[in-house]
Amino acid sequence: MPEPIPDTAIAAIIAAGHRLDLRNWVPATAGNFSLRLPGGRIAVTRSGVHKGFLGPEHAMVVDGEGLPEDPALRPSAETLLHCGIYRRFPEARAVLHGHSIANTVLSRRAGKAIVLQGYELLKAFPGLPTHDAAVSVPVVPNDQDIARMQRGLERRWGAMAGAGEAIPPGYLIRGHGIYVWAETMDGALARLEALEFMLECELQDWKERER
Ligand SMILES: CSC[C@@H](O)[C@@H](O)C(=O)COP(=O)(O)O
Ligand SMILES: [Zn+2]
Repeated sequence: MPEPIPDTAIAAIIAAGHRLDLRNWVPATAGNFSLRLPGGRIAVTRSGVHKGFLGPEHAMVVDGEGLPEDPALRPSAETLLHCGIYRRFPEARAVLHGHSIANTVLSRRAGKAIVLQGYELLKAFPGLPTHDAAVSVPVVPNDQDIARMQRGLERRWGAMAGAGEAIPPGYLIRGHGIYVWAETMDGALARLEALEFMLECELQDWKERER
């Protein structure tokens, strides 16, 4: 009999859903969330549920390859992206994915990255004690083949690391949404809010320039 998901993990996933829904960052059934559990297990949201109305029954456990402990349950369609983050970044223990208007619009018009520069909120990122910095958030192509998208991300992270570039704890999928991770769910929520705030600023600046 597999171990149940700890109540604290379930509560954190449900609370994340409420918070993102309040901001309109998980419209329809968009978004998915996960937490790394001890023993290589991952608690992830089930596929196709509205993230603003999550209950304890909407979280389930997969292994590091995305295989469900209970084969009768269908994990998020994007589970392999969560697994890829946990595999590559050992410090990551919480992953959030949302679809905001700002991240969708900006990712459609951006090149290979969106550079955020000079914002006080950059300090929400690890190792940045000042606004006087730039963070280059990768933008990757959308793909309904999630395993292929994950392989592309791995190539991109490998190239960034090879070039001595810092890999920020987040990326955008073009025309789709954002992924963010941190050591805790609260940390991931703070990072997501900081990123979304800066993207909203970028969107407003762009609209001003287009006028
Ligand atoms: C409402 S369509 C959005 C989905 O295709 C997907 O991008 C998404 O974010 C949610 O998928 P899910 O399988 O519920 O985790
Ligand atoms: Zn999505």
